[in-house]
Amino acid sequence: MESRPNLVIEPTWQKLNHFYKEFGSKINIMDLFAQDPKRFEKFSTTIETPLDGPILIDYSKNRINDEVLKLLFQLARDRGVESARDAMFSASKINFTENRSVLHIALRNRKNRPIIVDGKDVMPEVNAVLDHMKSFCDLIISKKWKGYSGKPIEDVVNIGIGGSDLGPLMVTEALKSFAVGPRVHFVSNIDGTHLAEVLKKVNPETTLFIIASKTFTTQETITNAVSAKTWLVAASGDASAVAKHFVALSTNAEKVREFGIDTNNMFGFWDWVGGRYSLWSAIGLSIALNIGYDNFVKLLEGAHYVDEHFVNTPLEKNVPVILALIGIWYINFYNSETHALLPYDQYLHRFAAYFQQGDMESNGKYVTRNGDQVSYSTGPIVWGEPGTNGQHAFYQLIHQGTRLIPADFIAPACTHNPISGGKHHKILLANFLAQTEALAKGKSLEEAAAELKASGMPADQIDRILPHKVFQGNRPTNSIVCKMITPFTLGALIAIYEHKIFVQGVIWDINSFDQWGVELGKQLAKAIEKDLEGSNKISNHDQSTNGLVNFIKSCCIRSVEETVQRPQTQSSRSTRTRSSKRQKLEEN
Ligand SMILES: O=P(O)(O)OC[C@H]1O[C@@H](O)[C@H](O)[C@@H](O)[C@@H]1O
Repeated sequence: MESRPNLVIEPTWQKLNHFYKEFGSKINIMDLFAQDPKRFEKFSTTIETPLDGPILIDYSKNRINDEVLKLLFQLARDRGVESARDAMFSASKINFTENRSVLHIALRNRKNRPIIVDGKDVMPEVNAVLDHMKSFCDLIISKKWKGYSGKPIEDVVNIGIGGSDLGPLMVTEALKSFAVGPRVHFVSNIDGTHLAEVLKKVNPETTLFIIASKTFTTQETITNAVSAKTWLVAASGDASAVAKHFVALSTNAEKVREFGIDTNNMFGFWDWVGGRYSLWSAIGLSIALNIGYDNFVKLLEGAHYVDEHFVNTPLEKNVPVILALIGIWYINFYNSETHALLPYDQYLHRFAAYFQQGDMESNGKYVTRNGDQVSYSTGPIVWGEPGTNGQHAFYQLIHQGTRLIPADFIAPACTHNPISGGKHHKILLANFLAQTEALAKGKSLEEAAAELKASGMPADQIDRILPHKVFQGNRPTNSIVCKMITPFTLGALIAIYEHKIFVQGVIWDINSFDQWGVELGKQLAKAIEKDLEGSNKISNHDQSTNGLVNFIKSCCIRSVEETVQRPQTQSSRSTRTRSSKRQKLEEN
């Protein structure tokens, strides 16, 4: 994949820029609907899934018309999106800063097409790990796998962070209604509170720890894993219990062995799987254990289905490409800085958090493939919460704030929980539809005035309030509606966004698959960790960091002194009694 010329000198880019300058502020979504009764048919498309119904992608409520789209598709062609896509699928080392192929698509290559990396087909190894996952899931779910005291596994704790946490967490939440196996818990934060709170909920005899780390060197994960191991060994009184309660998901067999996990209990993957694209690999073990291996395969099938769509569909009907280009239009011409993901499905409550890593770690870059600094914006700030909660919190700013916030609304037409005769879901859907309508339509001065008048408000009050009641509208949204959130449709949905991110990265000419920007903080944290030791004042950082470190150290010294001086209070006595009781229970 070659570096491209500067984006802003591309003739198509310049045409888009001229068009934007001339018409950008005049394009009005509702006018466009009025002018074209076929706009919805024209600017929406469906992905027909084989078993789980169609997925509708409606992008008609955007500030786009034929001319804009034509130029955007031309831009995609000029920037080599098709050849970049083919390079990814044929295993070229497109992640050139790490000299790696980018092959999450191989993990879900259900047609088993050979994919050759360094002269070797990766599929036999991919399939072997899947087989290992399948037999392990069978053992755990059928309760044949026993813990150190002979009891089956009831709880699984996934210890990982970033890509080794967010995907499995998001998917197991999204597919909760498909759960057939043990309960799953996730520990990611180095803050001891995270692990401590999960350990309170589980029983060492019946808990399996999955240590998920591509590198097996991530400080948070290894620290949490060591503490979990200490907890288990203390409870079982036998270090050999680790073999029955710990498995590892990693590319680093040596480090797994060093940690004390038998490599027979290791599920491997490869350097060509990016962390934020790894839920399809062994990193998905907690998903497979929770929803069952067959459902995990359906998730892979859904993603594979979209991979085929992405490869085989002309750009004009290609969903990831369309979403990517509309995003480019707003980010680079309208200067919108954020993109909201708003699922109208409680099960998808971690969807935006998942794609914060997916998008921001992929495209949050200012250096092009040939090392120049970009002169245009790249990846947006991705954020969001499930509707309708967001409506009662931050939608005010989307409706009447000063920024343009393009948003994707994601909703299932049918619910897994049709309680009260489906009333909840009807209200939920009505809200989703109403929000996209309100954002596009707005409310004019005249409409607002008529409403206030009809309410019987005196004229002088109307004058005062009127400007606050007006909605400019013309706020863009995409709506993505599937029949139901199933393993297949979720797999498809995730893959749509993955490829959208890829297309944008190609157009911006950045490497979407490395993440050097996270390294500096890690390096500095190691140095600061040492500075936090002892009671001496430090002065080797900038003034602010020195001041913060010294303040923290003084607080710790003070709290140690206070603990020594403080007489034993009622509450500290009872906490101690409680914890010694728990220790006794654990000993028994
Ligand atoms: O799976 P690992 O090696 O523990 O890494 C976890 C995370 O570590 C972070 O530092 C990376 O930015 C993420 O991309 C990655 O997912």
